[in-house]
Amino acid sequence: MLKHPQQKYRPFPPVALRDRTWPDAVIQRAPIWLSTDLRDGNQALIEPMDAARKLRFFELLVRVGFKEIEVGFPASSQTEFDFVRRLIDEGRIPDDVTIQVMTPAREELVARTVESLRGARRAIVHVYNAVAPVWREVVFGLDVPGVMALVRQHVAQIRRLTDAAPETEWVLQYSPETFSSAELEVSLQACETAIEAWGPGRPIILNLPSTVEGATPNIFADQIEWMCRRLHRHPGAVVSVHPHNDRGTGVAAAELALQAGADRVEGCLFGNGERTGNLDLVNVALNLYTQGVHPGLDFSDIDEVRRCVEHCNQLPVHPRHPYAGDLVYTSFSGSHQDAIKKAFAARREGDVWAIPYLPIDPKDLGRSYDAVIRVNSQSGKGGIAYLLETEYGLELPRRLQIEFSQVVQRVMDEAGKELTAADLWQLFEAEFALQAPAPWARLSAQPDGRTRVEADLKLGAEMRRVVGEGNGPIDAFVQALSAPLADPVRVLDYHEHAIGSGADARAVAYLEMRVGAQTLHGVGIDANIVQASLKAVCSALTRARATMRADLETVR
Ligand SMILES: CC(=O)SCCNC(=O)CCNC(=O)[C@H](O)C(C)(C)COP(=O)(O)OP(=O)(O)OC[C@H]1O[C@@H](n2cnc3c(N)ncnc32)[C@H](O)[C@@H]1OP(=O)(O)O
Ligand SMILES: CC(C)C(=O)C(=O)O
Repeated sequence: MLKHPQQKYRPFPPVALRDRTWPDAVIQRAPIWLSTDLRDGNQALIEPMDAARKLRFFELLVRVGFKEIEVGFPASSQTEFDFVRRLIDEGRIPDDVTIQVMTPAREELVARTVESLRGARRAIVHVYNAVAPVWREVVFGLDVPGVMALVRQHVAQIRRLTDAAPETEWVLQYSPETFSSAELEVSLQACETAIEAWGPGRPIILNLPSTVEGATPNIFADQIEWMCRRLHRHPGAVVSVHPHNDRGTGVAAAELALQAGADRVEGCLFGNGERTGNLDLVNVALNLYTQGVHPGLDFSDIDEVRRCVEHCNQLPVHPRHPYAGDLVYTSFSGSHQDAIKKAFAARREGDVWAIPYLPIDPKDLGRSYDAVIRVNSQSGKGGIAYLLETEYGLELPRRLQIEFSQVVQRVMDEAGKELTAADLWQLFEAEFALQAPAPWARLSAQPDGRTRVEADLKLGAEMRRVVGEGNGPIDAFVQALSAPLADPVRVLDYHEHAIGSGADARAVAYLEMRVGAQTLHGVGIDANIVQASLKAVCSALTRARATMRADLETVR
């Protein structure tokens, strides 16, 4: 890289628009959308789509709700021409959908393009020519009057050809290609030349592309507001934008352009297109949706849309792609997981969406909450507890969450990889000896209302029958075990709840216990709540064994 990049690169000049209004504008309705996946997207593919892929993509766009679809560049190849014909001849274009096709301003190509549309109910003929200085001078070798003559000549040609086919409702789209790097006066003159040649008052779309995005989105917004003030004076004129994404701000540029008065947005699904792509229409649409404005496009099954687009484009959508990527609704980091878990717990039916770190409810896009939290070495107790609760119905008390997360962390440090909900369950089951059989214990109610317990303890090689009395089964059981163990055993806290329902319901008991100098939890799961509690006592003692003075082997 250069030490002094200013010797090679020039900053984009700002627009003199001191009374700009777009910064205070709020987008309150969806724009007209045009998908150019089958044209601008297609022309950027390593292998352009064949007819089958194009048709599949077209049908997807119709299902999603696009009313304007650029279906190709019919003069470029027979395949493209035939595709347009097929849509028309086979009656595949719904009545409320208008197809658009593109042509350069060249006589034979314009003629072929209009020919491709014969018999269409309604069609947009899109003609373009570059207007910025480098293109004028280097690519076309034309001065400004020469550029205007090109526009006038080819728009007039389109008018003649389309007037001869009155069975179709015709709309002209004119794009001053390279608009964003051209002088605004030249772009305006080109647009007004097109309006004049097409016939004032006839339906026309003036499409303003940032063919190569070269400035910050606020500059694009200024350019669009400047143009809208002038173009909206022409009856029937629709102002459209076509942002590319060279600086990575195509979406922002489109949004500010809408604030600046644009009526229509062109782009591709998931941002396919030349170089860094076209504007991502899904992104802009769903940004609107999260502000409470329905975009008029339906992404209720975003994964199906993504699969279809990946298949047709033969390009993957990045796992972090806004709204659609595999990982965009997933949190790995502990503090994010904690906040999400708490917010889900606090959420009530009908609340507005206010879940931290999730700008949209994944369910609105057909995604589940399954992937919202995934556990790796960056995770904490909240994430672990969330997975055990959502997948296995365990509502771990807070201090148990802390204790178990340390167990998980140790395993994670060794393995260094993600643990699934099933992995966590296995670890939980092993740590709390959940598979161990229920202890043998004979319980009897005493005349004074207390409970008496007899149980068998195996201390080293020796079996011992122990007896205890207490306020209830847990208390009695703990009393029975305490004396031979030499370490004082106390119950500090107790929680229980049901998992499952009906005949399959089971009880889970969580006991926090003090065993000698150690405080730790035991967990028991059983169809019977008393058995679950006794199992939880045994679970805690089993875990405490290593630090106990007596050589406890089992409680049976
Ligand atoms: C911003 C955009 O996305 S524009 C992208 C347009 N899409 C495509 O180019 C894909 C389809 N294109 C094609 O199939 C071909 O390029 C064609 C059929 C359009 C033209 O093919 P060719 O005649 O072989 O020309 P080529 O591809 O080299 O294009 C360059 C010529 O077109 C001219 N040209 C470029 N844009 C335009 C335009 N908008 N209007 C008129 N002429 C144009 C160039 O000045 C150059 O002319 P020259 O040969 O006299 O110097
Ligand atoms: C011709 C226009 C609309 C275009 O594709 C572009 O400039 O990027």
